Amino acid sequence: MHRSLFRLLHTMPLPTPAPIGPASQIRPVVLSRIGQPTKLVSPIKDQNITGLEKSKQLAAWTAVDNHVKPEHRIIGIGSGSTVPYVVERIVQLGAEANQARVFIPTGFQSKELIVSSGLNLGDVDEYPTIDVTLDGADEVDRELNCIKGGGACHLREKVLAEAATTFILVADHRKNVEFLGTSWTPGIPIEVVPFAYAKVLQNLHHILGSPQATLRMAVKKAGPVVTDNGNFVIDAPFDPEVMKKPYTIMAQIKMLTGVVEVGVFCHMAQAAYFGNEDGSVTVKWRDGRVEKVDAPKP
Ligand SMILES: O=C(CO)[C@H](O)[C@H](O)COP(=O)(O)O
Repeated sequence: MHRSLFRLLHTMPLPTPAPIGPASQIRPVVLSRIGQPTKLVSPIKDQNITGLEKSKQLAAWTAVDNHVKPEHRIIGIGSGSTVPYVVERIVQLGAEANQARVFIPTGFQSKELIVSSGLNLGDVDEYPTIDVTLDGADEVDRELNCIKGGGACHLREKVLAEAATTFILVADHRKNVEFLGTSWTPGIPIEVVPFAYAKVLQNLHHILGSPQATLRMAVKKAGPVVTDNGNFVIDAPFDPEVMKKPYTIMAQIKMLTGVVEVGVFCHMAQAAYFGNEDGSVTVKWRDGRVEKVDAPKP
């Protein structure tokens, strides 16, 4: 190195390091906000939505109206394109109703949603018991088993579903099916540890009978989709007869070494809400009841 440059570098004052304080100072954003009313902002800007977006909104609003109770303090927020309507309805409850609540995200997208709406952010490692989690789904069958992971968030989504006293699904009418694999054709999303993906694929092809299983590739990035947890995702389609026993195939996939989580959720949801084209909402309950209810009031 040139001698004058060397001298210059060594005589420059060093920047003062940021003070490292106790935990309460390290996470001020979350802790200082709780209990103080802040200005809430709706994540939905367009007030004139139609078609599928309207169906998603109907489902989300009805689910919030029925399942987010005044006494609920810890609320799980799922991922996908339906969940912003969940947050929209929660924001409509007002700053006072939400000031003492903490919202737990299932990934990067929902974390951004919570923070940008002005809601209090927490994490499931701080709050392993959640009052209610509301999440989207790629398909829901007649027993409320569902496929999730279209957005590659199903590991965290399953943790939040399991942590929740009440787990509620929200979706548009396309997701309401008799058996899984009917309209969702890419297959079961499987999160895998990157170095094990080729072995898991081989086992899916040759042992579990999914010859079309493939590594999910990114759209605006060269190479595979990388999850919020740094893992890869495989999509594995199975024959309709196999999909009629979702718990069995879920357990078999989970047993493959290298698999982190499987996007089949069995017997976890209490209810699933589907927005219909006619403006009504179909509700499927865990006990097998199916009802059609009117659209929620604006
Ligand atoms: O499981 C998910 C992400 O991993 C989503 O909840 C699922 O893909 C549904 O998304 P959308 O509401 O956009 O249909």
